[in-house]
Amino acid sequence: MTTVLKVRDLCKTYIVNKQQNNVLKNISFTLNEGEFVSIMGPSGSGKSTLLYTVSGMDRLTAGEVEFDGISLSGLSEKQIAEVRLHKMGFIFQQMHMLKNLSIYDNIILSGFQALKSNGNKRTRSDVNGYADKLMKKLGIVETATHDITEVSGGQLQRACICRALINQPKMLFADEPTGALNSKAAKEVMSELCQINEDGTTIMIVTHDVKVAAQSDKVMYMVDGNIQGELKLGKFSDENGLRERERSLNRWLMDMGW
Ligand SMILES: Nc1ncnc2c1ncn2[C@@H]1O[C@H](COP(=O)(O)OP(=O)(O)OP(=O)(O)O)[C@@H](O)[C@H]1O
Repeated sequence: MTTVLKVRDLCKTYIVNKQQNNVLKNISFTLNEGEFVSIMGPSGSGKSTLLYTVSGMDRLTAGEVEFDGISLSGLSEKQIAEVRLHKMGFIFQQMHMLKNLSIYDNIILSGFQALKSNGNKRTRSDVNGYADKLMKKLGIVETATHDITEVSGGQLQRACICRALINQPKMLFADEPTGALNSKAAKEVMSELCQINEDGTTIMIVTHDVKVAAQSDKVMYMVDGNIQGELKLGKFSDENGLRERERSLNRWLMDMGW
């Protein structure tokens, strides 16, 4: 198995008003290619901070993060931005879609940005073709020319997934990908994420939703900046088996103090 993400003794400290807040405390774990992991835990336990530091969105205070064999701490901001652009996809809670661009233009933007990098083999028409393919796959072709305020929450989130996938990332990071969605849209988004994972993309998400986490391969439970436990659920394949997975996850979460 190939390791995609290796995290060793990761610490993150914020200093606010001269007060030191040790948000992540010596966290270590590895993720293999094709894994789908959910991070759960109480509010303020450090889940989003973990997601941001291991993905190079935020700097670590101590420790080491190795992504696809590259140590992120040894890279400059510009080099980290390149790694993010080419190898990582992001789905955020606040979506971060640009208001003055159509859905389609939002999706292709980072695809075109990546064309400027050295060694790039894609063309503009490759990016356009891939955007069309992704939008078709996620069922949002008809929204292409719409403004981001002219689509439903579920469509917007699916557009975010297309945008995150435009550069065919090795790994997808998502912070509450279904947080703002109704249950039907959440189900659609999760089914897309499972499909993307089945196609080989490694996924790490932060979620409070047991139904969402029950569809991942494993769940890591954070308390006060530490990973308190890990539950291996195995690959999710059968919608009928979801109830049972939810039940065992709920039992485990209760043991964890959820
Ligand atoms: N940019 C920042 N500057 C200072 N402190 C921060 C920053 N980001 C997060 N924190 C602090 O780090 C701690 C963990 O926050 P984080 O958002 O990682 O928790 P979380 O587990 O994701 O919470 P939630 O479930 O509520 O989203 C909190 O005490 C928060 O105030």
